[in-house]
Amino acid sequence: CAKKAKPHKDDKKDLATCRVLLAELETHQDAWPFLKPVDLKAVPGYRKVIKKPMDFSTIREKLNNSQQNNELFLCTFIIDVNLVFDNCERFNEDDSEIGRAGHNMRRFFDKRWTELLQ
Ligand SMILES: Cn1cc(C(=O)NCCN)ccc1=O
Repeated sequence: CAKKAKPHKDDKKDLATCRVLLAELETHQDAWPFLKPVDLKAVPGYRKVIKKPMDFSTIREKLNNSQQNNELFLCTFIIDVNLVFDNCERFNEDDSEIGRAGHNMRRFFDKRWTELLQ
């Protein structure tokens, strides 16, 4: 995704920008299904259907452990956030509470990351 993203000049601030963007995701009113890992014991079928679970708290952990000098962190961040929304679409009906929350969050993310990172 580094290639796809317009090579914008100042990638020094990208880690800080990812943290800002993640904070906006976490405080969004529709973020509640995505804040913590899905409880694999409480949600029947989730473990079988979703091969790579992801959630905002896990992304925050990964960001906290990532080094600015490892330039892959930006791609990893974008891929992980999209994984949250792709998992949600796979497991939930579009016309459901969680399904709608996922679509709303993806729309919000796409807009904000374009504004902040491209
Ligand atoms: C993202 N997602 C979340 C849940 C869930 O139950 N989250 C707990 C909310 N308190 C179930 C399915 C799913 O795809």
